Amino acid sequence: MRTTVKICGLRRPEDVEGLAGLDLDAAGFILVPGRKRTVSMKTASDLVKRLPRGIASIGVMMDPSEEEVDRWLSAVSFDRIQLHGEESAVFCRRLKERFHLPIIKVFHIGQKGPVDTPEEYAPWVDGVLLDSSVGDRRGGTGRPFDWEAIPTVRQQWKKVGVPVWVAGGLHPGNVGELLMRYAPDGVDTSSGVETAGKKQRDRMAQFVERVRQYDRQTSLG
Ligand SMILES: O=C(O)c1ccccc1NCC(=O)[C@H](O)[C@H](O)COP(=O)(O)O
Repeated sequence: MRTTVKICGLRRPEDVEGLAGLDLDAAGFILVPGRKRTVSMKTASDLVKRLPRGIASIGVMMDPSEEEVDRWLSAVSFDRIQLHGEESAVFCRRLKERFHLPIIKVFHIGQKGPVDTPEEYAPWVDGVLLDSSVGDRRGGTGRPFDWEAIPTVRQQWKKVGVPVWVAGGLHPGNVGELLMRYAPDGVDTSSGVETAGKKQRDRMAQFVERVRQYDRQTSLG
């Protein structure tokens, strides 16, 4: 089985150039105002145009209004949107019906426990991303959550046919263990492939390669 791999928080032309030749599925751009990896509309538009062919662009937003989503999608050709806040199933439905794009909905583990109503989200979301939160801070924390929570949450979403990706403090040194223990449908990293706040080509390549190595082992086994 092929694991979906996403690298998030790209913000410089050299970050995107560093993806050339990597067997990567998706690249995320932070549209949340005031965060250290936030990109402007112009930068997002330029970077998305430079993405190597075959890598899906994901616009990451947190509790946006429908109008904000409309402004972003009118300016930048994102392939998918990631909702990183408290967006309701009703809101996901409104976005889906209006914009017809795949939606990745993030849930923060440890904050409230499993979502009570995955079946309400299921028709409107194309994937769920489990991430950590540190105090009030969400997204790009560089910290793993308690992985023991994964099987229960994954089972919940599996029942309604929604793939589950895992994020939060992943890096080339721990992603193999995550995959071997919990086999999520996808993995996502940001801080773990940076040094001094900048994406590093070698760390991004190691991350992707570690995942593909796991994929090869499991498809042989
Ligand atoms: O990366 C950010 O700075 C960020 C800020 C605000 C909302 C979301 C953000 N990141 C979204 C992601 O999908 C990250 O890859 C995910 O949170 C994991 O980050 P990390 O723990 O740094 O690997």
